[in-house]
Amino acid sequence: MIIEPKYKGGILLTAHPEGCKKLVEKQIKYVKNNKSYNGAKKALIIGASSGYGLATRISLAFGGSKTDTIGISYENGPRGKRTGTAGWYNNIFFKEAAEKEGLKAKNFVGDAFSLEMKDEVIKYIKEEFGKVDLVIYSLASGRRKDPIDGETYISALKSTTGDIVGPTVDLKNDTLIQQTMENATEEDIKATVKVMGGEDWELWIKALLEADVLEKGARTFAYTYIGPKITYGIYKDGTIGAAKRHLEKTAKELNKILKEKLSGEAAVSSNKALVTKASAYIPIFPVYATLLFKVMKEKGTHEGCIEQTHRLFLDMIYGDNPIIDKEGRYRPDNLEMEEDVQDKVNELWKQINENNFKEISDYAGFKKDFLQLGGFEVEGIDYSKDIDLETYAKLIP
Ligand SMILES: NC(=O)c1ccc[n+]([C@@H]2O[C@H](COP(=O)([O-])OP(=O)(O)OC[C@H]3O[C@@H](n4cnc5c(N)ncnc54)[C@H](O)[C@@H]3O)[C@@H](O)[C@H]2O)c1
Repeated sequence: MIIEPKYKGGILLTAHPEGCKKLVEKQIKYVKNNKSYNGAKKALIIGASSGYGLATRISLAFGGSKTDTIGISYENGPRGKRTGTAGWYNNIFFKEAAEKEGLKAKNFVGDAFSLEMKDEVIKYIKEEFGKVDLVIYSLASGRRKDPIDGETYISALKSTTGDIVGPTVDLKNDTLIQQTMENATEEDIKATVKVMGGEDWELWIKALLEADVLEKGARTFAYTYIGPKITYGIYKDGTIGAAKRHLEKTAKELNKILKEKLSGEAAVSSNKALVTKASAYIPIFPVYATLLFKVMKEKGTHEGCIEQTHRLFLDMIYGDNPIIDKEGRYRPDNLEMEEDVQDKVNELWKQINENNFKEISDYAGFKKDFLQLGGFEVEGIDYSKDIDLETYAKLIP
């Protein structure tokens, strides 16, 4: 079958296995050609199949530490005419490359929020993998079934300060349109905190501690976004911001526990705004990203997932130059937050309209990143070639 990108709003519905493979290889090549660090021996990455989680796994395994990894994700393989998700293929190709170098790379595909998944992973660590010295929490999800009360919570990307009208990109028609981010109800806020807050991270760390599968000195990090003032309405002061505040509170609590029990550490890392499956879906956010990319590319400070994540581990988590703010958050987003960068973004934000957005923003770069989430627009791939999905369906992640 010929696989083409199909998308609805900010969601990509198809994935190209050969393109995904090439992009995983590209990330591996980037870290191999970069400076290395002495990092974790054995890591568990929750949300490992795309975006920041995948970049984390690649940096750890191929960036000099030769870390054995367990990756958890929620993805689908090809079935009938459905191509399967990009993360499904990323899992397969990461594992293939890691095993070629003699590393352990185990994939668990299923619901990380469930108690069953926690039990399965712990059993595997005990019986085959060995104690873990790093746990990364990089989940982004729209829903969560709470394993304790059995209720399913649906997160909402809404404002808490009244309806917000702003520009966004229509990726299908390559136009700039106006979008409204609605004001949240109390229910929306509660549900978003349930899904994207720290509750599940805490359940994971407590379960791992109780099962005695964390190494002495074990560290855990969860990813967050803070962003500049211009995005506060849609992010920091929105439902997602409420969830991230809960995540930060959880980090402080987990830090106390890990310090006391294992001389370990728990913290959040505030990462740069990038195009991922999760962020492309946030209303209005894409326009901020297109302007940010333009300014950072011109300044020469733009980073993608792998560059940002590798720097986080190399310089900060396992390096001598950590940037940690007064709240104890790691700040690899320092380059995004530079004053001159934000001044220019603000200036462009005032000017942007449907006639000039392709010139004054990096819309082309943003769209390419978006299509590459599904393995499209990758150099060297012949997209007119027939892909036999049956062959890919036989591969086990
Ligand atoms: N993209 C950005 O601009 C940005 C910036 C800063 C921080 N972050 C944060 O980084 C983290 C990761 O986000 P991302 O942007 O890399 O998103 P992503 O969509 O690329 O990755 C999300 C991961 O979570 C997994 N997942 C989702 N639901 C699951 C479930 N029920 N069980 C198991 N796995 C599940 C997916 O399979 C995938 O591996 C999030 O906390 C996000 O807020 C993102």
